Amino acid sequence: MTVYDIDFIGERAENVYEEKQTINLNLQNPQNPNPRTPAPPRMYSSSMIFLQRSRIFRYNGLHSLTFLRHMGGGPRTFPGGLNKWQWKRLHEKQARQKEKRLLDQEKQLYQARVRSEIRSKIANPDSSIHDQNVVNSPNYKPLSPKEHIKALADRFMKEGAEDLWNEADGPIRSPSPQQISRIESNHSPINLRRVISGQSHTASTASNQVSEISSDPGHNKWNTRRYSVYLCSDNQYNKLLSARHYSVRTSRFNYRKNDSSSSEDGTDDDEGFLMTKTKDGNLRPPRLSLAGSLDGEGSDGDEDEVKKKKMMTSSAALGKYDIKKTKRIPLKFLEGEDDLSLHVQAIRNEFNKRRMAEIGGEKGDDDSILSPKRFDECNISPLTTKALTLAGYVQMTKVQDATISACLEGKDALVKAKTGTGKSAAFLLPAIETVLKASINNTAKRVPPIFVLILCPTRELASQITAEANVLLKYHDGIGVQTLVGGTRFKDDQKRLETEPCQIIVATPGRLLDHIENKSGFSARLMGLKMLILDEADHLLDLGFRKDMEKIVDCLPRNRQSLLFSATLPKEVRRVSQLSLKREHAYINTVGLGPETHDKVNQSYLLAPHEQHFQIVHHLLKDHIFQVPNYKVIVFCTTAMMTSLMFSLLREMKMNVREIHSRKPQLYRTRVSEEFKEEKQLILITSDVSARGMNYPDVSLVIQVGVPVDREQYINRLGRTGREGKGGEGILLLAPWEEYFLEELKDLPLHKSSSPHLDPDMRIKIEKSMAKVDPSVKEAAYHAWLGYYNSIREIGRDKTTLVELAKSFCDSIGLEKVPALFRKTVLKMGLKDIPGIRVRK
Ligand SMILES: Nc1ncnc2c1ncn2[C@@H]1O[C@H](COP(=O)(O)OP(=O)(O)OP(=O)(O)O)[C@@H](O)[C@H]1O
Repeated sequence: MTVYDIDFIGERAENVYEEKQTINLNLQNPQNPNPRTPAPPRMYSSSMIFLQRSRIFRYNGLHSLTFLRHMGGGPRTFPGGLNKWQWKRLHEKQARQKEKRLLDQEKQLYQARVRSEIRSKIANPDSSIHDQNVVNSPNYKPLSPKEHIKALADRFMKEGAEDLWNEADGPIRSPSPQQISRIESNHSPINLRRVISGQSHTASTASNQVSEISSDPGHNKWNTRRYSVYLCSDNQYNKLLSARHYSVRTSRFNYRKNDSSSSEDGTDDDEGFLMTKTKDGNLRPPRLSLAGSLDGEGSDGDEDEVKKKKMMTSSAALGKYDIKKTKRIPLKFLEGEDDLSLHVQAIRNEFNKRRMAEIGGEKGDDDSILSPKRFDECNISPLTTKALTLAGYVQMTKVQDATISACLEGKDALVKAKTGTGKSAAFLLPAIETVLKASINNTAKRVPPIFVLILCPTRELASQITAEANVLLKYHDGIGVQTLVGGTRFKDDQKRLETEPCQIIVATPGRLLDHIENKSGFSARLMGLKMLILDEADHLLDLGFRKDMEKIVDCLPRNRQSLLFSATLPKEVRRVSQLSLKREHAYINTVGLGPETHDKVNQSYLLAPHEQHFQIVHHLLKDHIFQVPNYKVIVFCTTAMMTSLMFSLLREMKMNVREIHSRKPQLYRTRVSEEFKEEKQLILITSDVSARGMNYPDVSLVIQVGVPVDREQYINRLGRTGREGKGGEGILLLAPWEEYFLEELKDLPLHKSSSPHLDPDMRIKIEKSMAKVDPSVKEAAYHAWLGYYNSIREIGRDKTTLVELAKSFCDSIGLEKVPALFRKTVLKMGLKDIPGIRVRK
């Protein structure tokens, strides 16, 4: 009989062992461990129980496995018939690949920062014009070396930024008594935090350079490090820069006075900046490490010591957050000039952003979504902060600032914030912290628990939240987020749940219930739940989802934290929020008493007969495309089939349109959604599946055709434009008999637009195009139209008028005969015996 040993190794070894593979093993059955009566051969999946001698291991997808095969005590062979040395080389190769991967990740950091700057420039064209003027002005100077160094040091010295240190940092240790006396005899201390915080130091303080990093008791660990910094002039610095004299090392940071601190041209230390001294006594500017660290003395130091340090794992660990325990990697690629300039550019960006925010703050710019607080100032894992920086997030948005600390305290919260203000990150960050905390206490659980459950109303939104979570989890190995939504194979979900890490689930209610009711052990995993999040909470607690939500909440442990987020929270929803919130929850409202829409979004409405709507939409689109070359427009229609009809017509009119609605296959929806995220000069025709949460960047116009289901839907649809504090435009197109709806929007800054002049030739073209649309699409649109307006209280009550209006809609789309309805449908809709209704025979 073949006996298999199972050996857990620290690093993941996916290349060696394919996790999803099912292995046919003639093993002893764990339930029947008697070797005399061997169990019949069985299929063992990777999630099943394996036996190693007398010990049972359970593979839960978080660890990697190596199967070491013993052949009757003979020589040990490794998977794939490898010998020990081949096996070792394989691992070395993997380590190299991993190192390369990490370097690539760091490269992406720079790219992301550049992108973020471009985005911020697009968002603030005025500022980019201003920047351009500044750059072209004769007084323009690039970021001064002093500012530059301050920025780097600022970043590097933040508590918890140890992950940014270079491998050559070595272990933290106290300075020797000799070092201390040398520093103290020569120099009086300088408050480096003051230097970093940008307070100008005068010649006298500068000449009294330098000493300890921090006497702040909150930064004890820094006290053990000493930093050397020399002051010299801009000229000196530039010379050295142009000579490319820098070398990267961050070992000791003994900030010291430069004996020849006066510069060549006689300028004093006021214009000086921080310099380091090489072993041979030459000055050189501090070398930049990838993550903003500074080089100091010791880079040319004792080679043996350096070697010794390299042998050690750096003690600059991340404490409880250091899940990866990866070795630091020499950051060689930074030596390229491009990388350095990118790095400088990224720091400049950061400064500009801060300056912009400060200016915004001074002006009392209420529409700015950013708060002055930065992510590294709040209590989140440094690895997450690193990922946020990579994604271009430095400052928090107002809603993030207002909610993260309350959420981190473990309180239940109901949060209301305007559309596009960063609510997703506001709940994802506490979610990740919850997982990190829970993972520490749950290492030995037999069933891998799900710690965080995020519910949202649509599939696209679930995918978007998952994507954002993955961005934030970039540096958290072993933490996984999975999506459970309809339109995908249930079995595939189950497989993923078994084989891949999933401490966070993002789901739509229907599919989640399927899993709960399937009795496949999913409910058991939910028993470890620590946090429940409802995104678009008002919609989820609405009647459409209420029953599912009640069932789901019943299956969750009571001892959990619940967070509800939405841009709109009508009173009724606040009442039913008790369904999932504790009584003593926090209510955080960042909208205030003003309108829930953004001031920068220009809102208007248009009243026109229904039969003109298609032509008006076409006219509005043409007009907008002419005015905004980089247009991106969303047209919301009342139902899926109306969306399909509008799409078919505009496509016939040769417009660059895409469609998303519930009747489309999920793969198609996902593809179109991704395309619309990436591209410009596109028009998305959609139903309400795109109304909430979808973050399509830079949408310039939202058109809503027909009356929305309620005020909240109007606000959420409009919220697809004007995101991240940008401008946008919204037009609501109503028929005169839909005008009653404006009453619900009376507190919003909506103004009336006059009906556009419609070209008669264009009308003929539209009629011709409409004639080419598949009649089945038109018939379905008629059914949907009738169903939708029948369900609206204000219109559906007077059935005779409703059927008359439906008839005129029928005419406007070129249907000769009113399509027939099933008898059952007619009865259900209360349309029996209403003149104008045709019943199918
Ligand atoms: N701190 C931040 N700094 C910069 N950009 C941010 C920050 N937080 C979020 N964003 C960006 O803001 C945009 C909107 O974020 P998000 O989709 O989370 O908004 P939302 O409030 O959930 O919107 P909705 O109400 O429509 O669901 C996204 O592009 C996101 O990347």
